[in-house]
Amino acid sequence: MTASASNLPPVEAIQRLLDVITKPARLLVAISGGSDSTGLLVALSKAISPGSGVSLFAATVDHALRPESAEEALSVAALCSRLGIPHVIRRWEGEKPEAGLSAASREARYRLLVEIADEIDATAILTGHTLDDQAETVAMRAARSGREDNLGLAGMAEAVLLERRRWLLRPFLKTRRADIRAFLTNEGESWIDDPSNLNPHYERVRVRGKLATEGSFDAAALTRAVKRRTALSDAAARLVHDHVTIRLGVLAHLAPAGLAGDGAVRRHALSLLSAVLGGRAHALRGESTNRVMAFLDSGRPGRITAGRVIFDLRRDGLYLARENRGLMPLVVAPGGIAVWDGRYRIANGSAAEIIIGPTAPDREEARALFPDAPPAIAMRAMSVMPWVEANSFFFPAGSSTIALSQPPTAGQIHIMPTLAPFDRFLPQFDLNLASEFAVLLGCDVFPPLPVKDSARKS
Ligand SMILES: Nc1ncnc2c1ncn2[C@@H]1O[C@H](COP(=O)(O)OP(=O)(O)OP(=O)(O)O)[C@@H](O)[C@H]1O
Repeated sequence: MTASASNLPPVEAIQRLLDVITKPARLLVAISGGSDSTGLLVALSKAISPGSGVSLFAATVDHALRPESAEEALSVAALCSRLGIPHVIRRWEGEKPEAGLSAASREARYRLLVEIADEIDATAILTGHTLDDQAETVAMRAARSGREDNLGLAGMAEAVLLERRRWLLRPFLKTRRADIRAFLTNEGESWIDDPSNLNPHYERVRVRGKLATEGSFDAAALTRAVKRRTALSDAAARLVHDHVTIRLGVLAHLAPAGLAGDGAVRRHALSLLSAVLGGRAHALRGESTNRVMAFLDSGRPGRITAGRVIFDLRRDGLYLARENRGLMPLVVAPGGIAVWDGRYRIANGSAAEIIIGPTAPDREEARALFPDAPPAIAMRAMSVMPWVEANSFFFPAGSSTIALSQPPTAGQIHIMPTLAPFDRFLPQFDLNLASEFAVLLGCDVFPPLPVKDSARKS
């Protein structure tokens, strides 16, 4: 990787963060003990003075995958205590899958970090991802992606909203690992070398080796990709704002004016809108989106199904709703929380077991619920709404909080729509678009990015 003007030395990167973060700030540093996160913590602790309005906390996740991991976490605890920074260790207790172990440990790590951030009410979680990590990510996505728009080339976002409530920031994303190590050496600090960072079993490790020997990383291309990605998503947000309505959380309508204009923007908006309506964590895949776009471009009324969503093109616009298949009932124990069909989070605050499943459609009711839609579409939409059964007491559930009017047991049942593609992980690039969906579905609004002047208007 060649050096570039966009490389930020560690001390400068931290100063930039401290200049823009909203204060007072409690920063939760996710520290593995590796060079990058150790550099992050040490640089922050040096830069923060009493009275600056910024306080530091640190957390280490013990993935319990290697025998020495508990001891390593303790050595991080010792560093934090020397620096006077409160530190917690959380152990990943869950089952460890054989396949997809890296992804599962990342999921578990983020879940535990969000838990800790909730406990201390952190302004943001900080990680030590570097420009080297970014280059690897871009290289892996470039090799893998078959999508012609290749949005992955924008790499990791500098800010990501986790579980819809805690911002994670990556202040070292423009900083080289070698510079962080030089900084630590200069400070007389050491770090832990994780042996799995050398294990060629991992794709990232192989890509790292390749970049080190032959690669030069094009920082300008990355900047362009980030701009393109953000502009596309913001244009999609405007399209949704101006031309999409969603009724009762299940029936979306795209007005004819929204079917004209830039195809790439429409494609991006529809691939994510269908993931939201279909309760799927990922945007509609490339081939499926191609099929939908070809169908729409033909302009002929009709319908097709893709990603569990029916796209129904009529003269008055495009209707989209979850297809009426594979909607399995789900039992939620008293006090339990569960997600039904990837679309609704149900908190059963009652003392009785409840069952959530699809609504049996009724022509008259469907017409009343969706008065502006053609009758067949109204019936289809009604049949994918959630229906709750508690001790043989039935009631239809809309997309809001529902209190049992004659409950068989005391308590409440809360049904909240989810935003499947953004619920766990919302990169800053898609914030405006996700916010439009949140408004249309009646979800809670997202917390603002804890950075001054960050409001990016669509
Ligand atoms: N076990 C962990 N506990 C807390 N945070 C972690 C842990 N593992 C990774 N992180 C955070 O995620 C970032 C990226 O993870 P990655 O696996 O690339 O890092 P690493 O190689 O373990 O260590 P480092 O990035 O500190 O050199 C880290 O910089 C750190 O902020």
